Formats: sequence, structure tokens, C-alpha cells
Amino acid sequence: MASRPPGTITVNDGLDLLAEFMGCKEEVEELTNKAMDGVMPLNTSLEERLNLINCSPSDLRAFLKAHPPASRLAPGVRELIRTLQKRGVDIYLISGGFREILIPIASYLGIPMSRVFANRMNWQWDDETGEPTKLVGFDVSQLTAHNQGKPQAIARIRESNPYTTVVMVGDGITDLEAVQVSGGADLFIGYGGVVARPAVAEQAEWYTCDYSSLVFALSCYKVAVIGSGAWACAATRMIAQNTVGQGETASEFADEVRIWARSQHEAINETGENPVHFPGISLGPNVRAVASVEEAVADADLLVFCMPHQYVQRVCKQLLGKVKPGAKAISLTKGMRVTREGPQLISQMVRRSLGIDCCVLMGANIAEDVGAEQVSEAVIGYSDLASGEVFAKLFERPYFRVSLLPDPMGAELCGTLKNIVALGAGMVDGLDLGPNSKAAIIRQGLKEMRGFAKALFPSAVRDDTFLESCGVGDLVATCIGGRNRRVAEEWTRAALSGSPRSWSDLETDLLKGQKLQGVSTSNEVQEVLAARNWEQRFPLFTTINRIVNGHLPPSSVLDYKEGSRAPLVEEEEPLVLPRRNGGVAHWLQPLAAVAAATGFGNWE
Ligand SMILES: NC(=O)C1=CN([C@@H]2O[C@H](COP(=O)(O)OP(=O)(O)OC[C@H]3O[C@@H](n4cnc5c(N)ncnc54)[C@H](O)[C@@H]3O)[C@@H](O)[C@H]2O)C=CC1
Ligand SMILES: O=C(CO)COP(=O)(O)O
Repeated sequence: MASRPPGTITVNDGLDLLAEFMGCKEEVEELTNKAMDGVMPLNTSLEERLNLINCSPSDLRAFLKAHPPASRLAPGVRELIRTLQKRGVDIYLISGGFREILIPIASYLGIPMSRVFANRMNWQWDDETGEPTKLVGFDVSQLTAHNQGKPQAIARIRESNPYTTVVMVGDGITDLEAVQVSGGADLFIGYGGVVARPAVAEQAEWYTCDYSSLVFALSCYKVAVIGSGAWACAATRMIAQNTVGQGETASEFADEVRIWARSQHEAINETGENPVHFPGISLGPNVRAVASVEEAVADADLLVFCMPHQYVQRVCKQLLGKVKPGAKAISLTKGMRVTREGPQLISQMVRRSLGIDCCVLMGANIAEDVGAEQVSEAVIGYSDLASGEVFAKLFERPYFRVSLLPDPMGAELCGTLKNIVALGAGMVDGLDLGPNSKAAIIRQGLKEMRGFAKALFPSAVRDDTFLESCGVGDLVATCIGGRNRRVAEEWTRAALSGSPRSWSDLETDLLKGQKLQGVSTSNEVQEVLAARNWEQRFPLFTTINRIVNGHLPPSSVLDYKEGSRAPLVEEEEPLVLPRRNGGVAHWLQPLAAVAAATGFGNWE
């Protein structure tokens, strides 16, 4: 399962310290080095080392007391392990050393005993006291007693844990073996901070003498934003504010934020802003735009999907096999796709096609207002809390308040469906009606948003979600100040004036390259309603869809009535309605022709 975090293996032996304690340091070190340099079989070296050490149980107790775990660890290893654990990475300890010496270390590092693979000492026992009396060798049946034991231990771990990536960290040849066998580790990091072994240094894919460099490199999530429209730019700006300067302080995020910009990458890199979609607002000195989406995601740990919904599938196909294993995604896109199997949310699409976890960020977030740092709220809908927490840190700003919500599907459907209701709100404005009528649309819209989301995912979607920023908050904001509202108002005015204009024409004219999501979403949702015979249960959605496609006049927007088919039945004859200026408009034919020409609802 690709969404599982990668496993990491680290090694700490401690046998040489016990030898020093027992007064045979040099001889034992020599035998350790022979095994670690690969010139003596591991089991022979272990046997000879134990013979030399020959400790009694009380020697062992005294040794453990004199050498508490903290004193036995190389500098930086605890911080490294803590950092990885915080990221949800499973840590194992695989060692040719002995459990008796290693268990206190494992518990100090928070590594469960079930994740310790090490050798066992064999003791002679006193029949009367039941106490161990004398060391008589070691258990040769343990995997770690032999060369190739470490890759075998990893293979065993992988059998019961479907990790995408396993990294081995160690200083000896037997550690390096972990990557040299199929089914072992994916990457070996050589450590030379205590003993530097040339053979290990030469063959390690990554070699370091300082664990703090690993803490730094491994703890820095690299962020890529996929999309460069208005909201993508506002989101990038927040992220960049949170990551700027972090590269120097070994903190959680890498300083640079990469943004995929199909066409404005040069302008973004030259001027620091997107002159087409988000003019006049600087994204941040640590933002770098790239023209290729593959380049944007290469090495990225956190992928922020923010593009008009109809393009996401094509981009996911392009990214197949290009995303770093273990990466996490978040979708800021509002929209859905309808396939033969039924509706598919954008986060589901990302999760299924790329095999990575995907949260969502939804809320009342008009891009320009967020760019101007006006207080805004959003929720992060998550299935995996650890991912949700990382993204909350990435986005949270004093002016951008993020809450975590364990209802990703409810949140995403809110963001998607409110775009349909916003079209209705725009029609109300185009009809020059006042707040009462708009409130009626908002109320009924919210009810249908909840009804639709719960009908699709009855056991997952929560009622409370609709009271969050992603629900009523976003609905109100978009019905007052969104692009869908604005274009629908102009579309209604044009229709009322007798010179109807197409949605795509108005989109080009008014949004200047930004994209309208509501019309295609209305068509997509209507496909679901029609396929499931739900049209009467969602009269506002259905009425808006009929208006959008020219089958009803915009003045019908308030004629929805639950349980009644009256406003929903398509008319046989064109409707003839009085025009506001006293003339007569033939609604059906010209608007149907306009709708056919829009192409909204077609996925790329
Ligand atoms: N603008 C806003 O205030 C907010 C938008 N959203 C949602 O975020 C998503 C992205 O919106 P924006 O960033 O505002 O984008 P936008 O509406 O400004 O559209 C421009 C974006 O579309 C991309 N694009 C245009 N043609 C394309 C093609 N053929 N293939 C691939 N990409 C293409 C452009 O490269 C650019 O990234 C949408 O789902 C929107 O509903 C969510 C909250 C606020
Ligand atoms: O989703 C939005 C605000 O949260 C923006 O909506 P519009 O696409 O209608 O502008």
C-alpha cells in the first residue's frame, strides 16, 4: 500500500563498549572491524568477541548502569529518530549486537521491542535460584547472527508491512548488504561518525559523518504547487511565507516552493508575481516557477493540487510514476468528475491514480482577499491525521485560520457544490432582486449540498461539516463575491437584454484566463442526479442546470419547489416571457444553442 510511510532502519551495536568495560577493547574492536569490513564471517566474529568479553550477569548489569542509553548514542541520532517518528516513519533497530545491550536503547528511542532485530546471548542457569550464572555463547538461529541476516530481517518486515520505501542506516558491510539483495532496503545511508569504513563510504548511495545533516535533509519537506491560477498563487504565497528562511534552521519545510506554471513561469521568476492570474501580488522570494509539471513534483514530499478541476485527470496521468514514494498530497481544487462508475472527487482521483494520501483544503477563500491578507478561514479535511497536521502547519498564517476536519469527502463536496448555488445567486443579482431572494437560494442551496453529499456518502459525511468554513462559510462568500456569481449575473443580464452571451465567451471576457467551475460542475452533478433518478430531490440544482443550458429562463431560478415537478419539466415549446424592458424574449432556443456551444462539462 503506497500510502504507508516509509520504514527506516538504524543500527547501534554497543558490543565494543561492553568490551571496553570488560577490559578487552582492542581485541574485540579488531574482530568487530573484521566482520564490518567483510573479511570475517559475522557469526565467527560474534563467537570470538563473546568469548573474549565473557561477562557475568552482574557485569552486564553494572555495564548497563554505568552506560545509560543517552551516553551510548552517537550525536544527533535521537533527534533524527524523533524527527522521523514525528513524520509517521516507522523505525526499526537491526543489529548484529545483543538484545541484552540494545533493549534499553530501543526503549529510550521509543522503538517498540517488536521492531528490534538483534542477537541473543545464551546463559547457563542455576537450577536452584533460576538466575543466569554464566555466558555460554549466543543463539545462532537469529537472522542477525549471520551475514545477509540484515536483508533477511528487512524482507521479513516487508512481508507484514507494505512499506513503499525502506532506508537502511548503518556503518558496516553487513548494513550495506541490506540494499544488495532483492527484497531488502531501497536505499543505504552510510554513517561514518564513529568508525569510517572506506568500503562502506564508497558503496553507500549517501554517506555522512554527522546525523544532524540527515535530520536536516530528511526533515525538510519539499513543497510543489501544481497550478498557477489565482487561488494557486494565493496559496503559494502563504506556503512561501511559512517556509522562507527555514532552509537555514533545519526546520520542517524546505525553503524553496516550486510552482508549476504552464505559461507564466518566466514572468513569475523574473517579476515574482503572476501577471496574468494574480497581478500586483508578490509570491515570495523563495518561489520558483517551472514549466514542466514533472520537474515541479520531482523530489517533492508535499504536493498541493490547485488547478481547474477539468485538467486534473490529465495532469495525474502525466505524473504517473513520477511522484516520490511516500509523498503526501492536498487538493485545493473545487470540482468533481463523473465516470461510468459514478462521481469521482478530485482527492479520490489523486489518491487512486498516484497511490498517495490526499487531504483537501476547502473554505471561504476568495483568492484576492487571501492575497491581501484579510482574515479567512479554511478546513483541512483528512483521512490521515498526520498528513492533515503537516498541511495545517504549511498553510496556517495569522490571517489564515485552519481547522482540521475528519470529513474530507464532506468538505470537498461542499467546495464543489457551492459553485452551482453561486450561479443561482448571480442570477438573482442579474434579475436585480434583493437579499431576501439571495438568502432563499443560499438556504435551499445549503440544504441540497448536504442532501447530495450525504446521499453519495451516507456513512462518511457529517452534518457539522456544513456549518464549517467549507460549508456555509464558502457558500456565503462565493454567493457574495465569487467569480461564478459574477459571470452568472452578467450572463443573466445579457439574456434579459435579448442579446444572450455564451458562458465561455463571458468567462474569457470577465475572468481573463481564470476558469469558471460552476457550469461544468452543474452539468456533472446533473448527470449523477439523472442517472440516479434524484432530480426531484434536488430541485434547485436541477432548476439551475436547466437555466444554465437554456431550457428555462433565468427568472425561474426561484421557482424551485421541493417535491414538485412543475418548474423542472422541460417545456415542449419555447417559453415566451415578458422582458424587463417591456419587450419579449424567446428563452429556450437561443439559450439552448448557446449552451451547446459552451462545451462546459467536457473533461480534458
Ligand atoms: N480563485 C479563487 O478565489 C478560488 C479558487 N478555488 C478553486 O481552485 C481551483 C483553481 O483555481 P485558480 O487557481 O483560481 O485557477 P484559475 O481559475 O485562475 O485558472 C487558471 C489556471 O488554469 C490553468 N489552466 C488553464 N488552462 C489549462 C489547461 N488547458 N490545462 C491545465 N491547466 C490549465 C492555468 O495554468 C492556471 O493555473 C479551482 O477548482 C477553483 O474552484 C478555490 C478557492 C478560491
Ligand atoms: O471558491 C471560491 C472561494 O472560496 C471562489 O469561488 P469562485 O470560483 O466562484 O470565485
